[in-house]
Amino acid sequence: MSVNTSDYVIETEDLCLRYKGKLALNHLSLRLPSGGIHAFVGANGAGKSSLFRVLLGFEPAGGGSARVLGNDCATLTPEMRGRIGFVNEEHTLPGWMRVQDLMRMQQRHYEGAGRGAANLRWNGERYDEVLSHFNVLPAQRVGELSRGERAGLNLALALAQSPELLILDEPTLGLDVVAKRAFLEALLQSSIDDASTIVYCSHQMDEIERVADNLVILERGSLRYMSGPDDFCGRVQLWVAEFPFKTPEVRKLAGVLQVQQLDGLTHIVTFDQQDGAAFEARLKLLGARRVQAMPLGLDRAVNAFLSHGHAGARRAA
Ligand SMILES: Nc1ncnc2c1ncn2[C@@H]1O[C@H](COP(=O)(O)OP(=O)(O)OP(=O)(O)O)[C@@H](O)[C@H]1O
Repeated sequence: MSVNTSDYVIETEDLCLRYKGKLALNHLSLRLPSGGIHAFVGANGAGKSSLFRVLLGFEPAGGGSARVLGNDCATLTPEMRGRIGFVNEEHTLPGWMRVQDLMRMQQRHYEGAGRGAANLRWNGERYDEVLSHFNVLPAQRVGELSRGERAGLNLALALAQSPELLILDEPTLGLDVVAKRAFLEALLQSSIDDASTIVYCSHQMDEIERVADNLVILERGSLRYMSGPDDFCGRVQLWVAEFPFKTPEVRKLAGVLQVQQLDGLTHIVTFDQQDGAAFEARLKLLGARRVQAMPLGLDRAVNAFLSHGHAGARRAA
């Protein structure tokens, strides 16, 4: 049996993936420590799902390396795969099967595999607990379930595998607020109780703000930023300035991510503007009558960060 020698649950080095001339992963180097909930964000097409496909061994890397739980993703054995749970937005489960039969089939698979592999263990209590948040009857066919119920079943099946690593690709897409809350609670509980590492991608910052320990921002297939969400928000700041005459060109000032005109005021979002007093003085020198600094929530902070990248890409094109 292979031994996990890495301290990182996921480790990529110069990872590339190309689809018909399109670079989905661009020399991506990333190290995720084990434990906690890691949220991946990025614009559409940033490479989040592509990365997950390589990590799960569904797609071979076009260059560089990718390791998961200390093992090369290109050569994952069934036992290694059994240590990784995966939930995607489509919740692809066999529609013709009854919920109870699907559960028993998965349980048998895990208990059977567990005879040869001490790491695999079916957690029936967790399955019941997660599914209790959703109105699913054991005798129902999977195809009859609502989208949210299917998401709950998929999560219950994934968490009952007690995976060391759980990868979720936009799992809450289309869920109502109640189902979403139940889903996130189950995730948090599993991260605490099972010490699972959860890797999660979403465009919904309110969820990430609630559950994530680590924020990973991808941009055009590369790692753009990684830290705790609070640290990230602490580095992004909003400045509201009133320019009584013509608004000067502030976009080019160092650290400026985004400039917007709202209700006659200039909203400037900056990143890593260490010397706030100097920045304020600069704005005043440029003609600002009043300047006010304020913190930003994760949603607006990430939005400004990503739109800065978009603008840079457009300029480069
Ligand atoms: N099968 C494919 N064939 C060709 N191009 C692909 C394929 N799958 C993905 N791509 C391209 O690779 C890039 C990365 O796609 P990916 O699905 O990984 O992005 P994403 O970050 O998950 O996006 P989203 O947030 O929109 O789901 C995109 O430019 C996409 O068009």
